[in-house]
Amino acid sequence: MNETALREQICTLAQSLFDRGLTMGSSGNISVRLNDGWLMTPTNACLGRLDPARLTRLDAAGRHIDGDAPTKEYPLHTAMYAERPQSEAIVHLHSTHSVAVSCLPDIDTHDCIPPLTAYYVMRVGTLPLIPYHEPGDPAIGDAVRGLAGRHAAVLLANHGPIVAGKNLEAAVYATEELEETAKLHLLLRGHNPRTLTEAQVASLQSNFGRP
Ligand SMILES: O=C(CO)COP(=O)(O)O
Ligand SMILES: [Zn+2]
Repeated sequence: MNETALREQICTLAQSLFDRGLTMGSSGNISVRLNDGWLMTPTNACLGRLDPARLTRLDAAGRHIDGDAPTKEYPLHTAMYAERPQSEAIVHLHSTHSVAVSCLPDIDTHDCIPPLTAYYVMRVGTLPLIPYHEPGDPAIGDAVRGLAGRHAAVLLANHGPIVAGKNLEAAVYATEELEETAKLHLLLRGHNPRTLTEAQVASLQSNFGRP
C-alpha cells in the first residue's frame, strides 16, 4: 500500500473505532511503519475526525518531518516497533472494558485475561500488564521493551491497551478482539467460566500461528 492509501486507511479505521465508542474524546493513537519512518496520529487529535494531510510523518530516526506534532505516545510506539520487526502497525485505545480490566486489583500481571475464546488466542494471545505511568512518559517505552518481542499486545495499568499487528487492519482486529474479550471476562467474573485448555491453546497456536 502506498503512503497516500495508508493515510486514508488510518483515518477510515480510526473513525470507525471512534464511531463505535472504542475510544473517546482525543484519546488513543495509531501508527504505521513506512520504509523510511512512520505515519502517526497527531497529539490531541480526535480519532473520529482525522485529516489524512495532517498526520504526523516521522523519519527513520524518529524526527518529526511533516504534519502536526506527533502523539505524545510516540516513544511507546517506536519502542514497540523496535522489538517487533514483523509488526507494521500499532493501535492504542482507551477502550472501556480493557481499561476496566487494567484497573482490577487482583489481576495476573503476566496475563490479564484468560483464554476464553479461540479468536482471543489467535489475535491477542497473552496480555501482560505494564505498571502505571503518566501518558507520554518515555518510561512506558522502556517497560514495553522487555515484553513486546514476545507479546503483540500489552495492557497499560489504569490506562488501556497497545496492540501491534502485521498491518493496520490486523492491529485493529486484534484491538477489537481484546476489547470484546475484556467485556466477556468482566461479565464472567464470579461465574468460574470454562477457559480453553492448554492443549486447545497449543492447537490454535500450531494451526494459526502466534499473534
Ligand atoms: O491516549 C492518549 C495518551 O495516552 C492520547 O494522547 P495523544 O493525543 O498525544 O495521542
Ligand atoms: Zn492513552
